[in-house]
Amino acid sequence: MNLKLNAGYAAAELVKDGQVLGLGTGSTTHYFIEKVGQRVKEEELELFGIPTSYQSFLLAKKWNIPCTTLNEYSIDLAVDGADEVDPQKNLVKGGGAAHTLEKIVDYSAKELVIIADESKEVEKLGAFPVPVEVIKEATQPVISALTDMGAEPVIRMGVQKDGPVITDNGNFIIDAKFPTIDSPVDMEIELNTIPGVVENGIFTEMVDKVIFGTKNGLKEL
Ligand SMILES: O=C[C@H](O)[C@H](O)[C@H](O)COP(=O)(O)O
Repeated sequence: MNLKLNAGYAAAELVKDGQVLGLGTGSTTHYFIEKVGQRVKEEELELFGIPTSYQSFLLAKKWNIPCTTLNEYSIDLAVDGADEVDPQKNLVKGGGAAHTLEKIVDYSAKELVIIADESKEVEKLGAFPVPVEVIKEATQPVISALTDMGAEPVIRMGVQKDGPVITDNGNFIIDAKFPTIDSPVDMEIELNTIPGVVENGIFTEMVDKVIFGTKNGLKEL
C-alpha cells in the first residue's frame, strides 16, 4: 500500500477549477501534483501552480500545469509535505532543502493542507533535526549560535554531489538536532534571529488540515 500516494491523491480531490495552487516539494507532493495533472487533462481544469522548488516546477511542467509566481497571483490552496507533524499541527520541514520557499508559499495561501504518511505523525517535534538554510559566509557563526542554543548542528552533505548541499536559493543547509523542542513557536522565531539564517524548517500556526495516509485508510487532523 502506497500511503504517500493515498494522501496525495486525496488532497488533489480538494482542488477546484480556476484555483491557484501552492505546489509543495517532496516524494508525497509528487503524487499530489501527478493527480492534479491527471485532473487537468481529464476534466480540462484551468489552474495555475506556484511551485516551491525546481523539483515541483519540473513536475508541474511535465503535467502541463501552468506555473506563475506569488508576485502575479495569490494562492487559494497550498498542499505540502512534512518531515514531522505534532498534534497542534506544527511541522518540521526541509528534508528536501526546500523549506524557505515552502514557508513563503504556505504562509501566504488562503488554505494550507499538509499530506504525509503516518510515520510523520509525532507527539513532539525534534527527532528530525531542524533544517536551517544559511548564507554560505555565515556558516560557522550560525553553527556556533546553534551550538550555544544546545543543538548539535551539521552541514548537510550532498548524496550525489561532493561537498555541501546547495539549495535552490544558492545557500547551505545546517541540520540542527536539539535535545528537545519545548515551544515550536518560540524556537521558530529564535532561529530566525541569528544573523545569516535565511529561514528555518519549523512551521507553526499556519496549517488548516493534515491528511495522513495510514495502513487503515486516511486520517485527518
Ligand atoms: O524540503 C522538503 C520539504 O519540506 C518536504 O515537503 C518534506 O521534506 C517532506 O518530504 P517527503 O514528502 O518526501 O517526505
